[in-house]
Amino acid sequence: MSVSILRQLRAGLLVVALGVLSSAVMSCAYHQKPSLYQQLGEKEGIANVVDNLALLIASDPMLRPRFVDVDLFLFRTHLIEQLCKVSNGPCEYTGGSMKEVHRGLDISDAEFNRLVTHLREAMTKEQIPYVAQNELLSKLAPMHSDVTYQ
Ligand code: HEM
Repeated sequence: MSVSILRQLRAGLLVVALGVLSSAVMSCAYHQKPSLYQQLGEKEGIANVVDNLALLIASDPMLRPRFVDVDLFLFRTHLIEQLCKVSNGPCEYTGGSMKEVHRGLDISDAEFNRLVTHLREAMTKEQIPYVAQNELLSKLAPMHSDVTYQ
């Protein structure tokens, strides 16, 4: 085989290898894991979760009395913003700090756990994957000390 044919073969192999490599990189980009915000269904999915949660709270004798005098429209708006922000969505949270907002309410661990159970159910209803549910809840868990016994 002449040197020039060998060179052409080598060049051809290089082109094929680069093609395989670039398609592997492209397919990786296409199969990137969706972000938590995307898995929550973005703004619309989060709004649905918050609406489901509000219904569950409203039908729960343990939690309902807590929200009797609350401006539910504002609560909804702020909770949507907050869940959007903690899941790294494109939102600003315009509500008060968790410590300020829950100060004086003396919320117990049992109430906190009940709300978390409802939030999980609210997400399950929206068919949010279990792993994404855990990811969101793990971002809210550190708020426990600001929300309870304040
Ligand atoms: C991780 C758990 C919780 C999160 C992330 C959370 C988040 C929020 C947010 C974003 C607001 C609205 C803040 C504002 O409007 O400035 C709020 C208000 C409120 N939350 Fe929570 N909350 C949690 C747990 C609880 C629990 C367990 C209770 C009671 C059982 C509760 C009772 C209230 C009440 C009564 C308000 C209205 C306060 C007011 O407007 O004066 N929260 N919460």
